[in-house]
Amino acid sequence: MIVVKVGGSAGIDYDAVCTDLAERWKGGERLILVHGGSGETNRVAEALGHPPRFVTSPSGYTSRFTDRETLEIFEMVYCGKMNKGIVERLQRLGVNAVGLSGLDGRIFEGRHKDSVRAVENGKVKVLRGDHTGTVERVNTGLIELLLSAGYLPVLTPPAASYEGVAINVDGDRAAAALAVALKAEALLLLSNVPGLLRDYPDEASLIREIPAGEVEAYLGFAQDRMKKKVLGAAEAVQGGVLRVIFGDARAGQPVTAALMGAGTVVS
Ligand SMILES: Nc1ncnc2c1ncn2[C@@H]1O[C@H](COP(=O)(O)OP(=O)(O)OP(=O)(O)O)[C@@H](O)[C@H]1O
Repeated sequence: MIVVKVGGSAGIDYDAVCTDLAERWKGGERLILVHGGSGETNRVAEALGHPPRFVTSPSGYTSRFTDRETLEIFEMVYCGKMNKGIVERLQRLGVNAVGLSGLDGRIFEGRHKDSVRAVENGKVKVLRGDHTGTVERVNTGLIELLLSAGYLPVLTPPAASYEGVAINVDGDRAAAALAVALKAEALLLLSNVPGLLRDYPDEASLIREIPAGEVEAYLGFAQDRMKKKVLGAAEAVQGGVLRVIFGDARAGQPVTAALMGAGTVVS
């Protein structure tokens, strides 16, 4: 089993990702696709007059402040436009894909964090009304049902809180939790960069290999949102996933290239 997570930042070639996935799926490989949608969510939020607000925690992690209106815009884009766009591409390629959010069937479950600590103008503030959380539990029943019936699951945040409230969760860490729960042999985190860069944004500074036991030591190279990918990779390998690859989804055969070792390989 391979879990592929494709991001939602500008420049990602979804046709390339889906074509590559479809070929591998038809060749008999068992796959699950998880996707993001941050770039498009920012555009739609601006257009709807509710611009995105990103907050940075005292420990340096950046996240989207998700009030109820933001959550609804997030769902429109992630579960609507992005998810159905990917499912449609796969269907056109002859793959019977099914798109679901983590809320459906409680595939992704976690605790609802209603407040977030954020550094603003040098001061730590507590912001309330946040609909975020972290995936703590993956309920694989529905996924296994779909896979055994020949469907390719296409998953996206949000997740369900334990009280059944939709919560915005990080897609990379959700994919990592899924890979652990399904005992996947590989987790691919594909985005609009060649991999983890030692000196971002210099693409020539690609880090080729990271030993599984040393992932956290590489957190320092990742800025803002890349940190969550590195954290997700650490969680996946600690949970028994043999290989995590940060790969490039901008062109070519992103899945095949990553599985052949292009990008940053954590093992
Ligand atoms: N050291 C680094 N190496 C590579 N990219 C980095 C680094 N530091 C920061 N980045 C940034 O991290 C981004 C990838 O994270 P981001 O969460 O935006 O991607 P995504 O997975 O495509 O999006 P989504 O949240 O929609 O799933 C890159 O586009 C890059 O700008």
